[in-house]
Amino acid sequence: MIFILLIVLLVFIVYLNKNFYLKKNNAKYPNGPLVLPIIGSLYRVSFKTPHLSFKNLSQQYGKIFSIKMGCVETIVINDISILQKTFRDKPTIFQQRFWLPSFYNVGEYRDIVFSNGPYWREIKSILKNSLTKTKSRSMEDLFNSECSKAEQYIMKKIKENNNIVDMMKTTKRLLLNIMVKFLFNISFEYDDGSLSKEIFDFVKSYNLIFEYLAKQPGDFIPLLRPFDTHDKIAKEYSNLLKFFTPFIDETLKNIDKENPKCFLEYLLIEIERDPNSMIKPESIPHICFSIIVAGSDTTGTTLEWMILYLSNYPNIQEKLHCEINSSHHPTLKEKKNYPFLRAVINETLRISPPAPFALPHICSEDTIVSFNGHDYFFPKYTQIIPNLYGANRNENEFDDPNTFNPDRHPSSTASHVSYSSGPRSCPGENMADDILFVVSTRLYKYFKFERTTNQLYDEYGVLTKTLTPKDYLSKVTFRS
Ligand code: HEM
Repeated sequence: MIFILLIVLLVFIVYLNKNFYLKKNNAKYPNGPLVLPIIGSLYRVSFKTPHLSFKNLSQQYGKIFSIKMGCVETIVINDISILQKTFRDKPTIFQQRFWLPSFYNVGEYRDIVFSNGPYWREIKSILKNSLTKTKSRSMEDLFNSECSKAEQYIMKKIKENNNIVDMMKTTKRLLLNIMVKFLFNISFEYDDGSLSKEIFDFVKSYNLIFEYLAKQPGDFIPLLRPFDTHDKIAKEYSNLLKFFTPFIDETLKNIDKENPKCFLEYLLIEIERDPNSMIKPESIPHICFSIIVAGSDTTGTTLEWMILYLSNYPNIQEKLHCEINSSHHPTLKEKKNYPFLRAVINETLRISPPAPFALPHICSEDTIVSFNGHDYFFPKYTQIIPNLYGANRNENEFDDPNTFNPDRHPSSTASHVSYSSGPRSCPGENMADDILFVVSTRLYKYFKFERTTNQLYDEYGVLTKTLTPKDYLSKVTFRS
């Protein structure tokens, strides 16, 4: 009897392992680890560091491999060229978001990040238009004024705390302020302003939502759905939306239709102008939330990583300081005159992409992806994970990929895919690059950042909402 059961189980396991038999024309379903009943190949994925698991699996199974995550058929892409070719050459097939059941609780698919179809196209195009290069450039004043507030805060902390400053907290706050100003034209003070409690509650709910989202076993294993806590996500999310209500009301009252001063005014004008618009007033808080989430933590984390690497490698920090330390302050128009700063930004984004595996896409039709003489079969409804971390650290593409080395970027071409690729790629890329440029030209001109210990700061980080450094403090000195 046991023998028969074992045979049945074995047959079942072979049946589950698509890579043994699934083909279309001559294209083969990508290889991957053994699939077990119920859990699939989840036994090969660390939930704390999935990006590292994917990277290790790609060394075993190739740049494109398959992995069944519980009940979800998944293909992971771990190479810059394959990723760009796949997402750009077949834009319509790969542009939809893969929906895990828990995603609905954040935005009800009315935001930008998780929505799909014509609604997503409409809102993404409005955001992109409001962020065209020229408009983003006109935000230079906004970035400079928020940055000068951050500098005053750093100076205050230098005096109060004997030069020891929590730069992680400071950059988080700076980016939250920039994004709120961009969305609502509202500015926050750093210390004890009347809005501090609201911001504190907002950040608390926002962190909790992401903690809960990471712990929904039913997303992958339907048998475990009773252990999901969607109600907690929904409750925190509705708390969080309250943060936006006063700003939205204020903007509605003072809207200047001829001369929109912030994204929300621009959005309201666009909706009113188009009688067929699919965006309803109830969707506005969801849209605002997704832009804040997508824009602030990613860009803030990149600044945190940059300070960490430049504290670990003081020679690189000095070389950067020399490039930007002139009496004339660099402006965005002069970006190309600062190749080393751009190389430092690109290298930081390459080695520590804030969104290490972006967000899942879905393959919406059976299709074949050809690369380097191999044809890979991507079946309809497969989840597609772009492993940006693995692609950016690919040994075949970069010498010594785990070492922070800005000199590897000799030209202005960005050699990383940290903003992903194709129609679903980051619409905030230019804005983020401009913020990183403006903030860095100021921080590394006026301040010197050092470690508070003799040991190098940890360069692996932890995965929370983004791939972020482990907490560190900085010794900050004002360069007179
Ligand atoms: C260093 C900074 C940033 C990085 C590394 C980054 C990276 C990314 C990545 C990897 C995605 C997912 C792409 C995909 O699914 O394939 C994304 C999506 C997105 N990002 Fe960014 N981002 C950054 C800054 C920003 C900023 C400043 C904004 C604000 C305007 C923004 C707005 C968005 C939005 C709205 C999406 C969703 C796009 C969609 O689903 O179609 N991001 N970003």
